[in-house]
Amino acid sequence: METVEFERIGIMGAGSLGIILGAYIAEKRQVDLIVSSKATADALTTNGARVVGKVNKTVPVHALRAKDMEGTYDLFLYMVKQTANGTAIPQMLDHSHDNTVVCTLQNGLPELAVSEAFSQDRTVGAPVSWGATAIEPGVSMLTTPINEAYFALGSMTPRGSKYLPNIQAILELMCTVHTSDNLLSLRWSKLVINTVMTGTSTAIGGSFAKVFDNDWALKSAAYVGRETIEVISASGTSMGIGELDFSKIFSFDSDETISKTMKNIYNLWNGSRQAEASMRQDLLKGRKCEVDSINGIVVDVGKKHEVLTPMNDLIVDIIHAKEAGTIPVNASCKALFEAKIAEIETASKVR
Ligand SMILES: NC(=O)C1=CN([C@@H]2O[C@H](COP(=O)(O)OP(=O)(O)OC[C@H]3O[C@@H](n4cnc5c(N)ncnc54)[C@H](OP(=O)(O)O)[C@@H]3O)[C@@H](O)[C@H]2O)C=CC1
Ligand SMILES: CC(C)(CO)C(=O)C(=O)O
Repeated sequence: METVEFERIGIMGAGSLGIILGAYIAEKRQVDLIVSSKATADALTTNGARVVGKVNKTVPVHALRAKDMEGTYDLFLYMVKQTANGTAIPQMLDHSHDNTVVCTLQNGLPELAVSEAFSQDRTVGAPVSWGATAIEPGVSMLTTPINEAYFALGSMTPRGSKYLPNIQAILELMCTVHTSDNLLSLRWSKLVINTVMTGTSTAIGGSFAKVFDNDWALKSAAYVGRETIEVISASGTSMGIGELDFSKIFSFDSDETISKTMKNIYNLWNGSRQAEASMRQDLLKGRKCEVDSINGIVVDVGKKHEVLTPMNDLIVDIIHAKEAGTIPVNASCKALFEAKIAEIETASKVR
């Protein structure tokens, strides 16, 4: 199969994730870390990319602001929040040539916006399994053990698959990469993780640990997952045969089976219990977050296919209220979750 080499690589967005991936790549080859603010560019240039948490390393890097980019890049590893797509995608386009490829590592279904600018053949997706928390400009905490971290990689079209081997080799400078010819299935699998863990922990106002340490929160997370699976199934998306059978994990219909699902959630993600979800990190900084691209997608697709999504609806409403400042960011909203659980259980007779 024809493969494509990438000489000039830019990490577009060197925040929580980009600092860490940038540090691993820069140890071995050329990569530019592209950010928005002067403070971040200066910190990275002066101190290097600093990784703390599950791994400790500091690596000298070449960093710059997006507005200072020159020439064109062969590959962008795209790690800006979807809320900044309106600025960042045109900036990448201004520094692209006809064969530039964008690999988006964002959450949600981000290929839609990227491919509108770059074409489907030149858009590749790599959902990220690991968590990271920005500590200060240039410093990020890896919250997933490195031996559990992986990327899932796929192209939007069969023609785009020629880019995968070399992108895989670049991402493998950090950790395992699983490839698949069903990117949509990879995306929805990651959306299950995000709706369950990112959405629930952000809505209850804490790290992943707060979900594991409260039965009502863990139960809410189980309902979020079941709704997400029902929406995926109604939309006709095949989940493929991955390592984790989410359809099985999140299907329950009795007290006994929901307890199993709750235990599974704990066993799967307790290793990342210190993770502060990326949406929560935005709320803590007083920013809007990606909820409309995460739990909001489940709500929208659910409406289209007439699947009820009461727990995802609640999470979207709470997170929007936290963005607007009408609910404090750290509030647990326990009473709202308990009322929703009671409502769902009355309706479905799950007790
Ligand atoms: N954090 C996590 O644990 C995970 C996050 N994700 C996803 O990855 C994506 C990135 O998340 P995360 O790393 O947390 O995000 P952060 O908010 O921590 O970092 C975003 C980075 O993008 C930079 N940026 C903003 N606008 C531009 C622009 N126009 N041009 C160039 N750079 C820009 C910011 O620069 P500056 O620093 O100067 O403001 C910052 O460095 C999101 O879609 C998220 O959902 C996926 C898995 C895990
Ligand atoms: C769940 C996690 C931490 C990745 O595993 C993530 O994607 C996020 O918080 O946005």
